[in-house]
Amino acid sequence: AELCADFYSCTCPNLLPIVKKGVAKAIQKEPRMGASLLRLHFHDCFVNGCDASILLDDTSNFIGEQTAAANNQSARGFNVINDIKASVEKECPRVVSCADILALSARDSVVYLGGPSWEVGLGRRDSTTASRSDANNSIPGPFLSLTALINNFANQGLSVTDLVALSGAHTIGLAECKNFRAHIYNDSNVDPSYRKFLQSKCPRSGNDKTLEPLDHQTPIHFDNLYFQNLVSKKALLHSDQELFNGSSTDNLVRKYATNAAAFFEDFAKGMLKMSNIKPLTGSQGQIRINCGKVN
Ligand code: HEM
Ligand SMILES: [Ca+2]
Ligand SMILES: [Ca+2]
Repeated sequence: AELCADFYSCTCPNLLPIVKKGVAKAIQKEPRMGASLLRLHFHDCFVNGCDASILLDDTSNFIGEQTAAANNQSARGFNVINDIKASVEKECPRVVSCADILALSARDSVVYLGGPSWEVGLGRRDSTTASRSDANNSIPGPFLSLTALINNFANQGLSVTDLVALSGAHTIGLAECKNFRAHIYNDSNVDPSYRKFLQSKCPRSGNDKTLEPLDHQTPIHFDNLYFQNLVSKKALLHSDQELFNGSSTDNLVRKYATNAAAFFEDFAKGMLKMSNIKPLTGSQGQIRINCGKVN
């Protein structure tokens, strides 16, 4: 079945303003939260589709996705989604899925931080399971080559254009030293002064959890400066600089670096595709009452 933008127009007419308000409040409290919510949706959709699987907390007899390599002590924003869900439950009990709330929150975060908007199709339902091994296998890591990144996105039905445009999400948010250390010590394609600065923050050993902005220019503004960074060899992650390293994707990076409107258009299209990956619909799955656990 297809998702539909007015899916809740009768059953929860105030859904969109409730989510928008909850997202705005969370970002006002902590500007990084917009980035964290966007990434949470990505890490949900890449693991068995956008079914809120990532939101299921571990219990004594269940291990979910939150402790998978890419998520462990890194994925964040769970409390924000749980709080928004609680507000939604108050007004429209048991009708709105956590997967839909997460998709809307990602969109509202991007808009709040100055990025493009898109219409989010609704009607996703929530999984009753989660898979740590699927998360470990499906979420791309920062040490991948361009070819591996292209293949990873192709496995989700996403194109090379989607890969480059969606990587522009790294115009906001932060990454830990352990995720960019190899890039700043081993790769040759790093601007010398940027390398020197990063090495002062992230030594060869230790400080694994020290955070640096993915976009060193405007880390809390959704713009196209991430692509300008790639052109000037100032990407934080190896995987980011792979998109501009003398290969087929260089021209698209250059285009986005000079044409913010083109980036916004392709980012919105890519998000729409990503948020439509394998949704549960109809009577599949359930509408979780609490996003952290199955009913
Ligand atoms: C192309 C492959 C991608 C790789 C290899 C990758 C890898 C990473 C890594 C390693 C981090 C830092 C995590 C940490 O140190 O805690 C990160 C952060 C982030 N990623 Fe990606 N990512 C990719 C694509 C995407 C996509 C498609 C999106 C969303 C559409 C996205 C959104 C974000 C955001 C917003 C952050 C910052 C989160 C925060 O500050 O809480 N990434 N990514
Ligand atoms: Ca999922
Ligand atoms: Ca930025």
